[in-house]
Amino acid sequence: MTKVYHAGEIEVFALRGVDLELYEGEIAVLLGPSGSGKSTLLNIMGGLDRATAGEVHFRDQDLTTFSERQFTRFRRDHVGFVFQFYNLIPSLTAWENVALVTEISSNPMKPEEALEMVGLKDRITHFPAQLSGGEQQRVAIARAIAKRPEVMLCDEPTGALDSKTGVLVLEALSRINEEMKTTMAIITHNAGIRQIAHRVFTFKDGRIADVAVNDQRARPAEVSW
Ligand SMILES: Nc1ncnc2c1ncn2[C@@H]1O[C@H](COP(=O)(O)OP(=O)(O)OP(=O)(O)O)[C@@H](O)[C@H]1O
Repeated sequence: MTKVYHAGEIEVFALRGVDLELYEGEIAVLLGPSGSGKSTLLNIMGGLDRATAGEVHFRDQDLTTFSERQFTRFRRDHVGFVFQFYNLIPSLTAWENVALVTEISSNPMKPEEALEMVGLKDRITHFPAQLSGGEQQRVAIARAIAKRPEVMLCDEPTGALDSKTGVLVLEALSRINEEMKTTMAIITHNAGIRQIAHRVFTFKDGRIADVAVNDQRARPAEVSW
């Protein structure tokens, strides 16, 4: 799959022929320098952007043929997104931020159940401003999992957090992967996080330069950066 952005006269080759398959239930960590194409790939896999050429499949569905409406449906039904910044609504409590999603999903968890999965059962009535950065990110993760997505796409989920707080976020993701069998792709600049992955993809100049399989995976608590 390739992706070319057009900025005026200039063509930017963000992805120059990437072939990648995520296995059901795995954690894939995506590493690589700034500008190597990681976010572009994640956005295309999640139905937020379109490839310029090539194919993108989710199970038996071909995303390349999707209309905007089908993209919206696909994202709503199958994909949970987590970004570096939490994008919570400040005037809503943790419970209400998660409930926004459960109200439009077909088979959602209860908001309190999703918040319990990420260790925030006793914070459900708090507003974002009353929560630490790591807690806010865990609310964002609860919001992403509440619709029971098969795939979670996380773009630098610990990027704004210190190592100790980031570990709590990784523990929440790891628990979701184990208990809900959610397939995960995690972009990170914290190379230590590679140890929790089943497979590690290293990007360079819009290509996958290396794929490594972890025979021995570390628990999030054993990771630091
Ligand atoms: N909307 C856009 N328009 C034009 N160029 C873009 C656009 N989005 C990304 N690019 C370019 O595509 C290339 C890949 O960007 P991408 O964000 O995928 O890299 P990345 O590996 O995720 O980087 P980072 O680690 O800094 O987030 C970069 O050269 C970037 O400048």
